[in-house]
Amino acid sequence: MAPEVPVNVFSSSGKLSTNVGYSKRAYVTFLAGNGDYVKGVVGLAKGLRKVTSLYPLVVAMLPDVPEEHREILRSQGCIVREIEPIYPPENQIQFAMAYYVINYSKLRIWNFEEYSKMIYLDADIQVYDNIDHLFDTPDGYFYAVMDCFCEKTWSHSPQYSIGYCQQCPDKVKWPAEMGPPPPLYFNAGMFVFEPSRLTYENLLHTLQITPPTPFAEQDFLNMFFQQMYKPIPLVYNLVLAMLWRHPENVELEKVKVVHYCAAGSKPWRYTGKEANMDREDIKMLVKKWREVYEDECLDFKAEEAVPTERSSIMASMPEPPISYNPAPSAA
Ligand SMILES: O=c1ccn([C@@H]2O[C@H](COP(=O)(O)OP(=O)(O)O)[C@@H](O)[C@H]2O)c(=O)[nH]1
Ligand SMILES: OC[C@H]1O[C@H](O[C@@H]2[C@@H](O)[C@H](O)[C@@H](O)[C@H](O)[C@@H]2O)[C@H](O)[C@@H](O)[C@H]1O
Repeated sequence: MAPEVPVNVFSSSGKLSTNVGYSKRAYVTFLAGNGDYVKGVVGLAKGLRKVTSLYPLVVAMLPDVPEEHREILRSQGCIVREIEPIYPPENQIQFAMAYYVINYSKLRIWNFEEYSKMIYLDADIQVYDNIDHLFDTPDGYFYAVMDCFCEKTWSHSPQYSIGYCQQCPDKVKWPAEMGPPPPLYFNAGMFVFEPSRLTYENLLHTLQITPPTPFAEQDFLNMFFQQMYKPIPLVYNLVLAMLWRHPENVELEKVKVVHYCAAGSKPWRYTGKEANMDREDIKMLVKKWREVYEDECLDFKAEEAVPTERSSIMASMPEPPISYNPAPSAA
């Protein structure tokens, strides 16, 4: 099993620790463009409702989200908050994969200081069990699930080149001659954080003096919160690739949150023909998504969706120097 630091949200008495004093809490996601990521946000809203979460879902959205989509989300009880895009240093943007540059805008959520604690979830995530208890994690840390380095999207990294992955650090050990192993690295599709104006300003200032890197805001957040990062169990953000890269670390029946982030895996466009994707456990996870999504006969019908269009709001950005397949391959 991967090294897991259990989240101790229970007091010594074994009772769920209660958060003393008032604290405004909410889930938050990020939406850009007029493609069908909005269907993912609808699925997220319905999923949180289905697991009877106590907290609302805030949608931080770029100006290019059409009013029709905003109305759909309001009708799903979402709190719609328009944000401005964040452009990393113009002269260095080429070092980030163009596919991910849009995600720097996620950093605006640190400015939602009317909330004391928030749980960020990508729109391609689905919640199948109540995870409200994560709001009771001790303040002062950044909680997220460890990522995996084995997908082709990591081919730019030394980890990938030597076959090292933090999910199985003993399988291919980090060679001493390469110095200390990389610090634990989280997937930025789901995390527990505390909005704060000071942190927000620090993030934006640091971003302006930090050269962009392939995984854009995910790399940046890992660098920024390295000292505060606390890994939480994989059940809180099952990145699909874990099913074929580290099945020994996955206890599917215990998974609470699924992250459909592999090429073609977005359930609202899942065709079942993806290489490596046509597995019974993937089919079951997509069926679970559709049960949540369509149980209230929404106007959207998953099978009518067209492949997700990415927001073009950063279209002016130059392509990265490395030839990069914009749809991360699961191969
Ligand atoms: O055109 C876009 C691109 C990204 N996103 C949002 O940014 C998140 C992260 O992007 P993506 O899903 O591509 O990253 P992945 O999780 O697949 O690596 C998505 O889940 C959406 O919430 C969006 O709304 N529109
Ligand atoms: O902008 C960088 C993105 O980085 C992460 O996605 C990646 C990461 O999980 C890799 O490990 C996978 O190989 C890859 O497929 C996947 O897209 C976050 O989920 C997403 O929200 C966003 O921050």
